[in-house]
Amino acid sequence: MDIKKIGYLGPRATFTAQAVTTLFPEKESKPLVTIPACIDAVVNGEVDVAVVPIENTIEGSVNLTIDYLIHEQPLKIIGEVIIPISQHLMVHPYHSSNWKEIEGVYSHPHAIAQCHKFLYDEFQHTHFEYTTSTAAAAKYISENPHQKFAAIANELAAKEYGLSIVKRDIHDFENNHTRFVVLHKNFVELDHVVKESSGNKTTLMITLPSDRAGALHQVLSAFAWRKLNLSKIESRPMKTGLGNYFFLIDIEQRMDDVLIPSTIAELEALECGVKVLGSYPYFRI
Ligand SMILES: O=C(O)C(=O)C[C@]1(C(=O)O)C=C[C@@H](O)C=C1
Repeated sequence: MDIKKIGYLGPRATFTAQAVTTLFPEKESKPLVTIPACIDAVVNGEVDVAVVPIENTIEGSVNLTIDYLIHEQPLKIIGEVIIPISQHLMVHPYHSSNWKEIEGVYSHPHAIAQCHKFLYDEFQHTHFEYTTSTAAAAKYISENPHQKFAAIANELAAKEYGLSIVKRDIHDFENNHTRFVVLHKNFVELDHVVKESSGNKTTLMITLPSDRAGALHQVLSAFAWRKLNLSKIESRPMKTGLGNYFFLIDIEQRMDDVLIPSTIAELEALECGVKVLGSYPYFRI
């Protein structure tokens, strides 16, 4: 499948932009303001695919991505890229000598959450402002040099927006990675990527029959006795009433002719709803 244009959570120099250049270094890309805008841009044909964050080691799922895909625009996952995340504190060069006196910290909610301990220890009396991305925070700080504010963002953003990094690697846990998904209208093969894939996954959305004792146990058994290795299971609200949840399950292999189709048939026989969200290669950087 020929990808010409990629939409991503912008502005320039977000972590999502890094994910895009890692996987598609030579493709044209378009920064968009929010995750829903990236997904809508694929639906409207403005871009061929979107790359958006879906999960972080420290903070967990990016709920906006999951919910928008499930409830609003059912795009397919055609690939995944996992990149290391280093969060840095940066200020306008005017404030690099007195950065400890900053009065506000701007960043994406996920980035602020990844640095929670650091912020609690160092800036307990500072207020936090959420932005649409880490790079949006860096851009805001560069455009407001007289305010004593800092941004949490990556090295690329510091360069792009002319900020000084005053404290490096402020994320609370060392092993910090984010998974990004590549979304397309259809189930298509992701080819012409520069990296060798690290493996394959299939993602299913499963709903349980209501009020059935042991239903989740039965679902998991269907995978277990076929020795299908699951790399993730997560529940999210259906948004239809308290206690109504769906499950997202990642299987560590591609859709095949036998094992996954027979699991789906077994789950449907148990009156579960099953939807395939994608079967795709992943790339660990
Ligand atoms: O703000 C960015 O730079 C993003 O790409 C978004 C995002 C996220 O939503 O999790 C991506 C990676 C980091 O975990 C922090 C923020």
